[in-house]
Amino acid sequence: MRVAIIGAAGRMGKVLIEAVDGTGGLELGAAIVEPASSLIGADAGEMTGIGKTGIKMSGSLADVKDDFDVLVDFTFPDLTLENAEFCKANGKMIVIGTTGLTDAEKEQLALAAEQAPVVFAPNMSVGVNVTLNLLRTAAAALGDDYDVEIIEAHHRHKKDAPSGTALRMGEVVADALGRDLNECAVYGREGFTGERTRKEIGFETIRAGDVVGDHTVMFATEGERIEITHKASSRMTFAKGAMRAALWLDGKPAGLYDMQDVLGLK
Ligand SMILES: NC(=O)C1=CN([C@@H]2O[C@H](COP(=O)(O)OP(=O)(O)OC[C@H]3O[C@@H](n4cnc5c(N)ncnc54)[C@H](OP(=O)(O)O)[C@@H]3O)[C@@H](O)[C@H]2O)C=CC1
Ligand SMILES: O=C(O)C1=N[C@H](C(=O)O)C[C@H](O)C1
Repeated sequence: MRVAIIGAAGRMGKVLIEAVDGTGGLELGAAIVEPASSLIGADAGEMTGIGKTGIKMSGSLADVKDDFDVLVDFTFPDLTLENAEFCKANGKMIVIGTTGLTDAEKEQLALAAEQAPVVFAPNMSVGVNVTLNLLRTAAAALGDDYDVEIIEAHHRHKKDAPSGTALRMGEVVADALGRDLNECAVYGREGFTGERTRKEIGFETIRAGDVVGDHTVMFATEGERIEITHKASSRMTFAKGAMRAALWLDGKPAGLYDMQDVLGLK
């Protein structure tokens, strides 16, 4: 299967190129960078440090249309939606790791997925996806007696908050507790907030240095608390998950899938 990486010069893009190189059954077909990038024409492998791949970086997805079967997209919401439309129109599969999409943008993506096979997940690591199942079990067993707080930390360059993973964790916990996250989420408290309401789910965000991605969900009541934590120490964990998703998509009908589908965790 030939893979195209868009956002190839980004933090994830570079690691994704390395991951394609190390995955049997996948080969790099194209690498796309920002249209004004000085890297256009440079070898994708040489940019990442894995050596010459023979794939020259392009500034346009349309220009490499015939060079790939599956697009891997870890970029930003507007571009991801454009790319999903492109994949729909051109019979391509797409793996999407981009976070920060609004509900309306997610609906737009779901529409595109009616005509293209799409894996869309805010976190492609096996560890986080197993953690989601642990959270579902913990929340269902602990019930409303335990306050839920979600704390996440990421590097100083991250643009969206809370992280897509933190929000997904909140959705899973809310669902297990019979709540709607849109109604019970409280983001970054400040000032004279009054006492905590029993059913709120709080989110706290840290942005600092080079943190790859830490997530903790705290369940606390009188007398005890449980903290379930996942810490990513390398972006390669996300990239390997994206490769699994690309291989898994081969031959799948159009539809919107997530990493729980890919990993058989549903
Ligand atoms: N699902 C998961 O497992 C994970 C998801 N993510 C998500 O992935 C996304 C990207 O993260 P990260 O790699 O850190 O971000 P970066 O900003 O490092 O990467 C995005 C890249 O896209 C490039 N770009 C901008 N416009 C275009 C264009 N038109 N065509 C091609 N490339 C373009 C940017 O170039 P320039 O900088 O020159 O504008 C940049 O290099 C985020 O939403 C993040 O939350 C991250 C890690 C794991
Ligand atoms: O931007 C990042 O870096 C990450 N983003 C994802 C998110 O928003 O959840 C996943 C990971 O934690 C790294």
